[in-house]
Amino acid sequence: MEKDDLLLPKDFPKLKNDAFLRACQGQETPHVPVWCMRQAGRYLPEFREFRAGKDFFETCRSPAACCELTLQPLRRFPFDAAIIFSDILVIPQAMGMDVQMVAGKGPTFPEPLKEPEDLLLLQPKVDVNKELGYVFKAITLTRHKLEGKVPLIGFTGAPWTLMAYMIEGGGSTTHSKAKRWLYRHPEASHKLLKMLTDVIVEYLLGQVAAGAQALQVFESHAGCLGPVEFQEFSLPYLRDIARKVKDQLKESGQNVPMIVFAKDGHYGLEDLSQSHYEVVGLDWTIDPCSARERTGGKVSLQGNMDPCALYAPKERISEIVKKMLEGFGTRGYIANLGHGLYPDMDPENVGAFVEAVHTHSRHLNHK
Ligand SMILES: Cc1c2[nH]c(c1CCC(=O)O)Cc1[nH]c(c(CCC(=O)O)c1C)Cc1[nH]c(c(CCC(=O)O)c1C)Cc1[nH]c(c(C)c1CCC(=O)O)C2
Repeated sequence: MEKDDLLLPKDFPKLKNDAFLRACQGQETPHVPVWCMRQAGRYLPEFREFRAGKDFFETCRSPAACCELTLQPLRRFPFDAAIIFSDILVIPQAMGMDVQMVAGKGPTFPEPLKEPEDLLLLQPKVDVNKELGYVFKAITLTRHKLEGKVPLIGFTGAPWTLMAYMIEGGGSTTHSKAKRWLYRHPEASHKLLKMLTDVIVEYLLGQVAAGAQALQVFESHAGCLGPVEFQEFSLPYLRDIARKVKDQLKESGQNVPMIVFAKDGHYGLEDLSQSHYEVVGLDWTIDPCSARERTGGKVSLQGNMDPCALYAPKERISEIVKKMLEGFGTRGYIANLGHGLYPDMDPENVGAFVEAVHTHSRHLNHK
């Protein structure tokens, strides 16, 4: 056994930069904190080199590899938070489904769920420590190795997004197979969403016990639902997750900020701002000022520069960031992209984005 495997989730190094955690709680910060979705990813040559020839989910199962990949972007850029390298699809795996990462195609389930009877094939009670303990170990190790530089974010996929993958068997433009279940098998859909919610709650609590200092819930497929379906099949479960996680944490006197990111779900913005999450993440299709108005100062906001703006020259990135900061204001705000970084993006421009957030927000704070 390696020495690192013996690290326990206690005696973590003291946190040096708490700007991200303070912004989650709506408190003042010297600068606007910034991180990027998919900051550990293929746009970094060192990431491609490290991942070369290794299976994606094997990598996810190695705490040392996850730790290294999480730390890579922080060696280059002064991000204000780290997000643990893992994937949302480890949950369907823990429930007994086979998931492969196929190069050029993305995640693939050889045997997706087809009909409600298939729910019987899923593990009815998942022991998260046994099935997902490797993620917890990765979090504990990374929290130690971060040396208190910035806080560590844990994450999960939301029930509807995971359900969509489990039925589609991979990426999809229409999500028509998964949506077919919502219209044709609403009861079985709720049963599956409930099963996922139960695992997710335990999984997030395990991440906090292991050392996660904030939690993000990715509802990446909110956009293919309409407002009515969102109200029935997404929102109640998102609320349940936050409420249950918070209730449990409160019992042990802990307070860990939670972020909900429902991509393309702007119709749900008012509801999302009243769903027990401290932070609502936004994609780039919402204007900062109207997002503030619609959430009425109830929550902190995170987002939302179009990732493709990183293809612009650095001066233009700086202007776009300045406008975004003026729109959101510098309080209760975490700068990020409206979705993840793409593999062909130039790391230098990511650096320019981070620098522009820090510089312009310090300036705005002193006006
Ligand atoms: C939908 C989703 C997935 N995974 C995730 C989501 C939700 C966020 C979103 O909406 O994008 C979440 C995720 N996946 C990954 C992270 C790590 C942390 C980080 O953001 O840096 C996070 C937070 C690593 C990863 N997960 C994946 C990569 C790239 C593949 C690789 O490293 O080989 C990374 C860095 C693979 C993955 N995993 C998934 C997809 C669609 C892909 C891309 C497949 C492709 O483009 O070929 C499922």
